[in-house]
Amino acid sequence: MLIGVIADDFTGASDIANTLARGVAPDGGLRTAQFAGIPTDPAPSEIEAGVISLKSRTAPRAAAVDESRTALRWLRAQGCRQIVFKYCSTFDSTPEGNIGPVAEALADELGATKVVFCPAFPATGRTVYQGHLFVHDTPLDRSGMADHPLTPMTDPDIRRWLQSQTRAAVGHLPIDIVRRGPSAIRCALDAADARFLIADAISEDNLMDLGAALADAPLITGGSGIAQGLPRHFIPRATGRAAAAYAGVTGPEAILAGSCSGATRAQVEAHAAAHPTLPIDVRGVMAGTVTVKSLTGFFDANVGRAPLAYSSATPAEVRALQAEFGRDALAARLDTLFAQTASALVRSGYRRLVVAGGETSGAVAQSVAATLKAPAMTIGPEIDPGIPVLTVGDDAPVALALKSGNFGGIDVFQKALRVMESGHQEPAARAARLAQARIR
Ligand SMILES: Nc1ncnc2c1ncn2[C@@H]1O[C@H](COP(=O)(O)OP(=O)(O)O)[C@@H](O)[C@H]1O
Ligand SMILES: O=C(O)[C@@H](O)C(=O)COP(=O)(O)O
Repeated sequence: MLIGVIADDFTGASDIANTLARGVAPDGGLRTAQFAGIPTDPAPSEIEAGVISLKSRTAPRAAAVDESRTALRWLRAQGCRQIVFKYCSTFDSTPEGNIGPVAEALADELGATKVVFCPAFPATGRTVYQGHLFVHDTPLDRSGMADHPLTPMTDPDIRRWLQSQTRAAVGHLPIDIVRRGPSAIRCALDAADARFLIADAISEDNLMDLGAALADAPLITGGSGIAQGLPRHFIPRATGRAAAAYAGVTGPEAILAGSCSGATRAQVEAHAAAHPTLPIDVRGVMAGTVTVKSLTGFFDANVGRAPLAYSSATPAEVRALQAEFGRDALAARLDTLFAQTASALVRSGYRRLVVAGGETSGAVAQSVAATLKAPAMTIGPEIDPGIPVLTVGDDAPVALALKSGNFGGIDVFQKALRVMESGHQEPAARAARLAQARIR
């Protein structure tokens, strides 16, 4: 294995696994596997990029640091020469949160003296300018992210946000340096007093230049965008460049949505206009009257019609429910419901699962991987930017789409089921991007 990624959630892991598997023309990508949690066995020898999916974004700090260190040790034991710590393109974390401490622990273990932080992902509208994070034309704190149920992002200045999480000095690599290209970036890094540097990036060219400047860096941190320029450093040594063949998966389907983002709520609403849809009564879940059986019964009655069950709710509803039941208890209960429902569906022969939401996807993917006793997922065609089809299991594989709450076009659920079946990427990435811009 040449490059290893530690991703702090599962949707983020599939996003960066997609980037590494695809690479950039004309080089192409690396043979990539996404792992549900930290594997215990060695990776198959043909894997060139290994992406470990953790559920550490919202975990207690000590647990996030411990798990990330263990993941690092496994990746190094597989031979990885470069490590990427992948977090969200909207820098999801709390002021006491995990990005700083995890990066510090990884940097210490790798002996990294300068570490770049760059969540920019221009294909989905995330850019970093003057150390501030934007979602399309809107500063992060006004993009809807301030209402996130677990990681409300209330400050667009990610230098300040990161500094609140770490003892390391946080500096800035401004756009006028990034624009001057790889050698200027390297000089600025060498000259910087700060150990951690937030890098501005407003275009894919900026990310490619950062990638080139960081070719020999032991540790890089960022969103999936920062990985675009990485496969080409390894291609001459890589054994294979093509994304794994994907044959298409047919069979019963279910869509589960736990994200409360504006994008997911709009996608749910659009899907509900033409498909069977079950709004999950969250108070019923907490009272034990809405159960796994309620959800599987709904799916079984609607197989073939792209059924969707969702807990997604408005910020006001989320606030009311959190006040009544407690934020963590609620999140844990919903994760468990989605996880158990997914494994019941897979056991009864469902073959296509689409999931919206990072925490929700983590719960579902872990339980599907455990049910199928298959921790490694392979990367198939891309549905919309940052959302690949994943396959789990060897005999009768299950196709999974783990959709970040904020990603995807307005028709992403239906499209995911179609692409899983056909195996063909649809030429609508541009249209999807436009839809994504509108629904925020
Ligand atoms: N109706 C609801 N009320 C309160 N919390 C909810 C509700 N529905 C989902 N949640 C919680 O909100 C969080 C959404 O996070 P996540 O799944 O990561 O989505 P995103 O990708 O938008 O970040 C989860 O922890 C989920 O359990
Ligand atoms: O970088 C991103 O935006 C995604 O890869 C990601 O991390 C998604 O997280 P959620 O929005 O919590 O699904």
